[in-house]
Amino acid sequence: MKIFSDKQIYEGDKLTAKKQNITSTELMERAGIQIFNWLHLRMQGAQVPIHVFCGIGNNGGNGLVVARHLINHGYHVNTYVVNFSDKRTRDFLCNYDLIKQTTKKWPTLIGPDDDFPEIGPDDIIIDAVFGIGLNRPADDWVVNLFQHFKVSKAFTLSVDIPSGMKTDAVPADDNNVVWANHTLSFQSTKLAFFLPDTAKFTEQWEVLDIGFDREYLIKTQTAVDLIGKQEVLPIYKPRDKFSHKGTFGHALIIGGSYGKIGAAILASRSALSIGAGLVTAFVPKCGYIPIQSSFPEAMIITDEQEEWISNIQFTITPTVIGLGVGMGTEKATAEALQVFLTTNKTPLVIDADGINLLSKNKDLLKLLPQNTVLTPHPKELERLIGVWKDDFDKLKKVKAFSKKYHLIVVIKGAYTLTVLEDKIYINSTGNPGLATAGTGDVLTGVITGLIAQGYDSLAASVFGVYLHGKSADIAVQGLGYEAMTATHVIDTLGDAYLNLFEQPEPPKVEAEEKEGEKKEKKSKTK
Ligand SMILES: NC(=O)C1=CN([C@@H]2O[C@H](COP(=O)(O)OP(=O)(O)OC[C@H]3O[C@@H](n4cnc5c(N)ncnc54)[C@H](OP(=O)(O)O)[C@@H]3O)[C@@H](O)[C@H]2O)[C@@H](O)CC1
Ligand SMILES: [K+]
Repeated sequence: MKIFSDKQIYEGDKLTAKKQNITSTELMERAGIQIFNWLHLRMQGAQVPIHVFCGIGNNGGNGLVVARHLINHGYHVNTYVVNFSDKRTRDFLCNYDLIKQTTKKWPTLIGPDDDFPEIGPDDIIIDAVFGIGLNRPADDWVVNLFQHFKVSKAFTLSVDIPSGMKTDAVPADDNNVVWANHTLSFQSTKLAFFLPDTAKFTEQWEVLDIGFDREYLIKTQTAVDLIGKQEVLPIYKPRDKFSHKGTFGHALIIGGSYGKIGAAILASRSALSIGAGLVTAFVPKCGYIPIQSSFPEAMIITDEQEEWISNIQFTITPTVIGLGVGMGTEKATAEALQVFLTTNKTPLVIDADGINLLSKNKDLLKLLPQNTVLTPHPKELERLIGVWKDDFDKLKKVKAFSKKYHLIVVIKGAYTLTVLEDKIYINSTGNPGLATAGTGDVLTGVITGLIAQGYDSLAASVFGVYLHGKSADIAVQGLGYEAMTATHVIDTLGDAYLNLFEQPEPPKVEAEEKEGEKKEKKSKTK
């Protein structure tokens, strides 16, 4: 799913009205009806007090449309206009008149000196105070109103975006924003819903399709994409009947040290399970027996040192190298990495201590082949790019870093983000069960194994992160978050692939009808 910027939403809004030959007021009606339908479907006429708080812009206009339809359907509605400015928009004013025509009185105006209305904990708040037009901090009294919402404990439904929240910045104070239970976002979700600093402002979100011009939606390139099944399906490369193991490349995993050979095993097993034709592990001598005995499919090259890697030399010709898992940061290993990078031309995926060694000697970054994939967790990222002020600053720094060195950065987190220059891909799979030892090694193996079989580094990163998360989502179903381990995530990688082609289950009624038809046919043929 494309995530449009505010500017693109305004552009799409204008273009849609023009191409569909409708007024912006009609588009506002369409958007408002979508929200009304969402509520009506769930509330079925229940007489719960609904407090609709509208600003004076188009977000407020959306709120007025919802309020009018709720009133027309017999709901118990209180409509307020939060009068923070005189600059009411045209479409707001249109709907302001329409609601007056419906109720025969104007909505209640709330200004800086007015008392706020009483809101019960079982009431519903519709928050249409500010939308994406917020361009400065809200006045103190408006912030106090937001606090009033929060203290009431009423279910809060935000229109488009929680009021006070920006799509591209972290608020100076958490209290400046409405804390929503649910947000109904128009046409596209928002990057801020996926970043730890700002995701907390809405417990859940949903996108409402307000019928933007299809051509605009298809043709417009966005700086951020949300990656789900629809986005990865076109990436998948079906296998040719006459293919053989050589077709799917040779992945070399370089890593492991005394006490951390498991990391190399996890990455190597993942590379093979995701479909690499051949996998070789390059490990210190102490890794030979554990790998041979636990993972017979792998080939092994050992370093001359017993406990750490000291000299990265091999005679094989790998398609791709995954480097760094469990590797340690011994001086000899750092030197070996430097020597290796000066001559290496093979595509790389670098994780863990591989990243830590690069952070200690940033000159090495220039030696990395173009589109090398780095997969840092937050602490490793900080060592690499320095501290950041907030999540948006982090993204700015990662983009600059990616551009400077021509690298792909996979920022691991609740929503893993893959960054290549100015483009961000947000992954939608995965769960808190992944916060366990070794899952990062599995991801390294997965991305390496995908590059081995011919996926380019960007496709392998985006697809790999998706499959890794999906595999965890499948594994966790039988285990729960606590018991799931990295090995379980490897074991269900095949199911993650199969899931790509699973049809959604038909609605139950339809399935039962079909079953009934089958039985009827059978009895007729008897
Ligand atoms: N066709 C449709 O129906 C569609 C409707 N959409 C809906 O429109 C919404 C955007 O509407 P919007 O541009 O009118 O801005 P909105 O957020 O309502 O703010 C109103 C105005 O307030 C002002 N202002 C800003 N900050 C302020 C502050 N701190 N304190 C005081 N004033 C402040 C600022 O004006 P200024 O004073 O700067 O001139 C701003 O313009 C969007 O979120 C969605 O709900 C779209 O999704 C597309 C389809
Ligand atoms: K809002």
